[in-house]
Amino acid sequence: MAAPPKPSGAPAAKVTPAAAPIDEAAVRAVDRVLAALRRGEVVAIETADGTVGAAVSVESVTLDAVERLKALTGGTPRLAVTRRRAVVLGLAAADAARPVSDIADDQAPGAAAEAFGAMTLDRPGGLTADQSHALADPEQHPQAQDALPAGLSASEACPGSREAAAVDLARLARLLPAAITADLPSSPAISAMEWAAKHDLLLVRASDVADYRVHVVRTLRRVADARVPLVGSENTRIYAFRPADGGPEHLAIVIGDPDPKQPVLARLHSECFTGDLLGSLRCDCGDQLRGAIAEIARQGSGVLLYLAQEGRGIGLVNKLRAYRIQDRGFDTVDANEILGFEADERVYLPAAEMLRQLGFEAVRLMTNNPEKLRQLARCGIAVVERVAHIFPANGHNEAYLRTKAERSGHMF
Ligand SMILES: Nc1nc2c(ncn2[C@@H]2O[C@H](COP(=O)(O)OP(=O)(O)OP(=O)(O)O)[C@@H](O)[C@H]2O)c(=O)[nH]1
Ligand SMILES: [Zn+2]
Repeated sequence: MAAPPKPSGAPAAKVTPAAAPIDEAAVRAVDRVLAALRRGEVVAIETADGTVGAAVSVESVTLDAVERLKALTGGTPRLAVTRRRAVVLGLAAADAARPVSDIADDQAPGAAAEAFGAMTLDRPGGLTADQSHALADPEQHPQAQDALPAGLSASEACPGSREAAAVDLARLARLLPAAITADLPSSPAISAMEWAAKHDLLLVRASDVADYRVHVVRTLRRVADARVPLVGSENTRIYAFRPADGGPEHLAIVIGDPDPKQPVLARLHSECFTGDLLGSLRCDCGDQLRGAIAEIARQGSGVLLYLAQEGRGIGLVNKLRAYRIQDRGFDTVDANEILGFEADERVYLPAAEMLRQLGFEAVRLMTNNPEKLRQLARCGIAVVERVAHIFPANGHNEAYLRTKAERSGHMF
């Protein structure tokens, strides 16, 4: 079996779960705001300097929402997008964005916002709802970069800023990663909390948004398990692990009785509703899922982690948007980036945490993806061997598999 490729560059820094206790109130505040943004509501964001402003996701922005932002704050509406989207619009340099997978390296809470990188787009008099849609939504205006509004300017949205927090909230809410924000021109005589309460807005601190992802991915609680005989693998138990934010559970499918003292045969499988459940021919996930269960059973024992990271972490709705962009001739990497996402937004701390809680410290990893090998090792799990996990193309997924090989380094 192939030995894992040596990770390129500096030796991987090990990441161990943060000792920092979870700030329950902060997680709760972020959760509430995520739900409000998904409902299309305006929310309030306070920054470390105590100033407060309002934001609404670009998916929900309407003429009324922009008028409400103006009326509430007295400020002019600006658009906050990811650096990746700004690059697509020709408004930022590509080399400045840090790959998302570096998040796991950074012990400092708040790394998430910095790793993603956000930009503020503005013009004299502010941006209208239509202009914001056209700039942020590739469906609205496929060639937005050719028709930028006059007077448009782009500036760095520093980590901890309202704009960086608004973009990260949209991303966490699995919406298009962009938001309209507006600041109060001067600090109100009342506190941010009083201002938000006065206008019946849910309030969140930008610092809590930055810390949220780092905290939540690190705290999983095993909540249930059951014996579930599978076709071809009757000695199987499924364990469910719930993250601190109460979000979707990740699952561990333990086949046979793997010995924790030996490197366990393991598959990290990211959820793919279309491939895993519907038998989509656009990817190889369904084959990889069923193939992993069969191979682990054939070898006697092992574990398949089924990770709630649909669409390489961008969610099913955004993956469908990415498919529509691919139908216009772009590949799976470009499609993510045109939406404003990184090519791959997954983090592997949940997988490492589940393996540790199940007693496994070393794995023989079934994957073709060098990034998975690298990231799992960085999260403190010893990857002693790579086990190739290749399935034949099916007449529909050649381009997808070719892109993964040519642009994401997959070893086929
Ligand atoms: N954004 C996006 N996600 C996709 C696309 N096709 C498949 N996916 C997602 O990609 C992920 C595939 O994950 P895996 O098969 O576990 O891993 P991998 O990165 O392909 O590497 P392997 O371990 O070698 O399989 C799933 O979350 C799918 O939903 C696509 O075109 N766009
Ligand atoms: Zn898939």
